[in-house]
Amino acid sequence: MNSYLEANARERLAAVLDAGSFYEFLPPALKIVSPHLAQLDAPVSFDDGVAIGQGRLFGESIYVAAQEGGFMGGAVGEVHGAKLTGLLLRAVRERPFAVVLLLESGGVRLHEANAGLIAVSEVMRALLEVRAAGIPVIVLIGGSNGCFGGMGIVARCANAIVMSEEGRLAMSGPEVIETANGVEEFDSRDRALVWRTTGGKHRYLLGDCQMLVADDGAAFRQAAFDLAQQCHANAGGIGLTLAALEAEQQLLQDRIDSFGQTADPLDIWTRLGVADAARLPMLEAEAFVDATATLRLGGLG
Ligand SMILES: CCC(=O)SCCNC(=O)CCNC(=O)[C@H](O)C(C)(C)COP(=O)(O)OP(=O)(O)OC[C@H]1O[C@@H](n2cnc3c(N)ncnc32)[C@H](O)[C@@H]1OP(=O)(O)O
Repeated sequence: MNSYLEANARERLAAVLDAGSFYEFLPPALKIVSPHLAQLDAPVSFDDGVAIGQGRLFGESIYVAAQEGGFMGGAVGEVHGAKLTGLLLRAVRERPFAVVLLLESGGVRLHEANAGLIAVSEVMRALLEVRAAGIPVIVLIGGSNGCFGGMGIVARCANAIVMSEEGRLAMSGPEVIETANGVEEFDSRDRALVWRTTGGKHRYLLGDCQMLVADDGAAFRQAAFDLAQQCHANAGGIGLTLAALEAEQQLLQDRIDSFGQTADPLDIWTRLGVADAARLPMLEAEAFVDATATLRLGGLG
């Protein structure tokens, strides 16, 4: 087993794609760096924290991006965002089998403020154009920084999300919530609570992610392929329809109605019908899915 959590962006690409098939667009040798970080005298990275390109997945041609959590938590600046947007718009033209995004990000790069915000909104728009062109977008989340802020929204714009238990998906980070709303609202030092709330298992049960896998590059690879195939076979289509949006909205409303007063995910799991919810964090991914697959909310995006 190759830990996806412990791998860096390029190691993850190697684990997910067919061996030796990755061809990088705008590689680090071109040294396309953030102009904002340079102005702030902050360290830059020659790929601005994201590798983009094309490769093969079980023989199928795909477009792919991997964010590097080791550089500013994978946060999105102007260049980083422009690389993602360029990849997505090129996919609309070249029509690969799928676009697979290996996301690990603290969201908008705080150093780049408005430029980062605009960049993320452009990524969202481009992602929806890919879907509208009939190309599935699959997101993989299993890095230690999780997928937060604007990139959390980007992830939920995709057709499907694959997570490991170790992956996290949310809008505001734990410390941001605690700072804004107080420790009584959310104690960011309670790591078990943080993972129960934002981690892959909870996201799977709530319908925010469609597949939960072990922390293993090969498991992410297989899941990305299976979900892309399912999207192509899905009679509902890949593009975002009004009916799909309304169903998503209804899912959110139902969640607030059913669980809005609960204080801990354990209470939600119990209300979903999970027997002995406290044992769920201890289960391996496969056993967890066996125990909960019929109880979870949601479907394909
Ligand atoms: C739509 C608008 C937006 O997107 S605004 C941004 C909203 N984002 C958030 O609320 C998440 C902010 N970040 C966090 O909560 C945490 O850093 C997360 C991502 C949960 C990771 O936590 P943890 O595993 O404890 O690592 P850490 O906090 O030490 O972070 C690792 C390094 O990454 C950096 N980082 C993270 N997020 C950003 C960001 N948005 N902009 C710039 N840098 C970011 C951290 O500063 C940290 O850097 P360093 O290693 O201390 O140099």
